[in-house]
Amino acid sequence: MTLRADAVSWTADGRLIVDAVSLHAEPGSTIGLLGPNGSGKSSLLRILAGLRRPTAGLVTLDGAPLPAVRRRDLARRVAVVAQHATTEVALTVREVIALGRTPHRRGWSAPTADDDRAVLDAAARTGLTAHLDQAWHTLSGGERQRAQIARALAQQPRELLLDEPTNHLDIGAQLDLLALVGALPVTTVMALHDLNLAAMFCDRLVLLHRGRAVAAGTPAEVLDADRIHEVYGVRATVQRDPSDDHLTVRFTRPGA
Ligand SMILES: Nc1ncnc2c1ncn2[C@@H]1O[C@H](COP(=O)(O)OP(=O)(O)OP(=O)(O)O)[C@@H](O)[C@H]1O
Repeated sequence: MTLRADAVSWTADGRLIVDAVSLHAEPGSTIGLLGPNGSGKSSLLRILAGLRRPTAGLVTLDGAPLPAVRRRDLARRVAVVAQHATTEVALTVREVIALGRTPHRRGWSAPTADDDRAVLDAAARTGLTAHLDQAWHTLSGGERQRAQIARALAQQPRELLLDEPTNHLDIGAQLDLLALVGALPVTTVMALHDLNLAAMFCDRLVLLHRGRAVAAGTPAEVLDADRIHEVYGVRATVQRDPSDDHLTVRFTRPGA
């Protein structure tokens, strides 16, 4: 058992943003959260991270309700990369990645050899070794995104929550990042917009529409042409390559 949401709802300004969504993440699996803009993906991720308290329903980590999990334990276990992660202060890439070690360190003690190793390893995995001493604010959009992922990896979490992690990345970097995430021995829940990448890298998908989970299951179960039309308002054909079972979604140009 790992992270689990049971019928969680969240209301803001009198509006139901997340509507009775359940999500069971098997250990080590990669779950993709899909849905149009404003469908509640980021809000659900924040609830799973314990950053927002659901107005109804329950999130548990290994069976323990999130409010009962010690903040420090939660911070060690669950890493979060928000959609527009930024840092206000002037930090180097090394320092940004090292922030991921904070929950593992005691007070103001100096970093240990384990901390340094985790930072170097996270930089190497995300291709940032050559940038370690560069000022974070001078990085390109894609490099910043990778630095935030590296911070999350340095945390050595067991659960990883990513909000559109492929934002700003070129196609090669998107594929590399999703392959890296898929190969990590962690449970990942990530919001994605690209249905083809979701089909390629996620074990299971949850499709949100106006806050509700309208479908959940394997990519083949969730990515259905009629459902895509219903939720996104676009016509598509979904094909399965018999050689590797790979699903591709091909969109029809509007008006065609
Ligand atoms: N704190 C808040 N107060 C009021 N409304 C909010 C709040 N947070 C989110 N919302 C609203 O909830 C809805 C869902 O937002 P959310 O960011 O979860 O969607 P999303 O699926 O992640 O969207 P996107 O794909 O555009 O990032 C939006 O209509 C948003 O305006």
